[in-house]
Amino acid sequence: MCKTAGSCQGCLHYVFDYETPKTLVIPNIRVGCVFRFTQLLVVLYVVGYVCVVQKAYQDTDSVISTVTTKVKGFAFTNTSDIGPHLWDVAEYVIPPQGDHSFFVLTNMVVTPEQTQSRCPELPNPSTTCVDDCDCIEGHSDPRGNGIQTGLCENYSTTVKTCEVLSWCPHEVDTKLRALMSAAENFTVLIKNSITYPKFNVHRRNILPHINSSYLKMCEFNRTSDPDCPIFRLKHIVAEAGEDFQDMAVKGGILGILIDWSCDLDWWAKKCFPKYSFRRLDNKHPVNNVAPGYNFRFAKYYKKPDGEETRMLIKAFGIRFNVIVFGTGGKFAIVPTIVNLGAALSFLSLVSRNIESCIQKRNNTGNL
Ligand SMILES: Nc1ncnc2c1ncn2[C@@H]1O[C@H](COP(=O)(O)OP(=O)(O)OP(=O)(O)O)[C@@H](O)[C@H]1O
Repeated sequence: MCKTAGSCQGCLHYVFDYETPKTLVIPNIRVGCVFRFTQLLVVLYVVGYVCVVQKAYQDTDSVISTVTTKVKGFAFTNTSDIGPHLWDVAEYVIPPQGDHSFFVLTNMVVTPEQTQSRCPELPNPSTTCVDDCDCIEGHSDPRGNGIQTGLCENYSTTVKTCEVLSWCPHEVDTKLRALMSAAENFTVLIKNSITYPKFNVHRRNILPHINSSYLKMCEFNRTSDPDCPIFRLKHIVAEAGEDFQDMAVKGGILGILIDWSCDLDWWAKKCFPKYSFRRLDNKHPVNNVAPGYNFRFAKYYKKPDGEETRMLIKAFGIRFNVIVFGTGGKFAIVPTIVNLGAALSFLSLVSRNIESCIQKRNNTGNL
């Protein structure tokens, strides 16, 4: 009975007793210096890192963006396959409609005058044969050129291969050199519009001071003309640390990065895009197997006798990917209060920690 009454009283004290911290004045220069120094560190952290670097007083939003591109320039080639040929944008940009990713043809293997017929396969260990028994009618190898007819035919005077039903003659891509070396002087206009929906802020990379006559003659240069949205391809590749002619042979993927990280507060500087360039299909320095980027397409036409003929093009080139990213930040009261509260609690922690240190030292001294 007594026990229960005692514990009830204990509970009442626990709930209703008022507690207040006791202020302790320690007249000690060393302790005072440590206290002020730690306070200074906390203030520097809050002002320097939290406010200036992290801008923790801001609310943030991610960028939403749209990109269109337009390439211009001409190249002239004179090869045994297609003879003298002038290339303009309608031919070397594939597909012609430029969005955030566009491909510029820099090299090709052309196989003209292909018709649907029967011809011997290109020689390799799986296609060479001695007689018809080595070839299976109806068999097709995805790595080959067509469907076997079951016959073994002369590929050359010394080699026999299985005959296939396919587009003949077959493509031979052995020696490659950058055919369209003039592509390095092509230029690309990048139009990029962005929005920060939370703040209802809209911007574009064609800045307000740019007019049409300036756009007709400008070219991006990091130091002399950083606002111009027209880029020379050679310049892009060079800034990515690559050699254009080298990359043009086998192709590759290049990233055009547009950084729209912006401080949208009125006292901050204006919000401009920052361009940078990097190769995205990283070359392996030692094991450089299957390098670059290529694909095939064909141009179809009919001969006067009505036979369907095509020119097969194995296209090598550089695909440019425009990647837009960034975060916008603007002053907001909620993150400001939250971070200010955290900073103040840090300051109170400093004095508490010093107090408990001193108490521990005193206790050990007493012992
Ligand atoms: N790749 C590029 N290199 C250099 N200038 C370019 C390029 N693309 C566009 N321009 C120029 O930038 C300006 C704006 O291009 P936009 O495509 O909006 O207009 P356009 O009149 O349809 O261009 P155009 O008919 O000359 O292709 C034009 O003066 C255009 O000639």
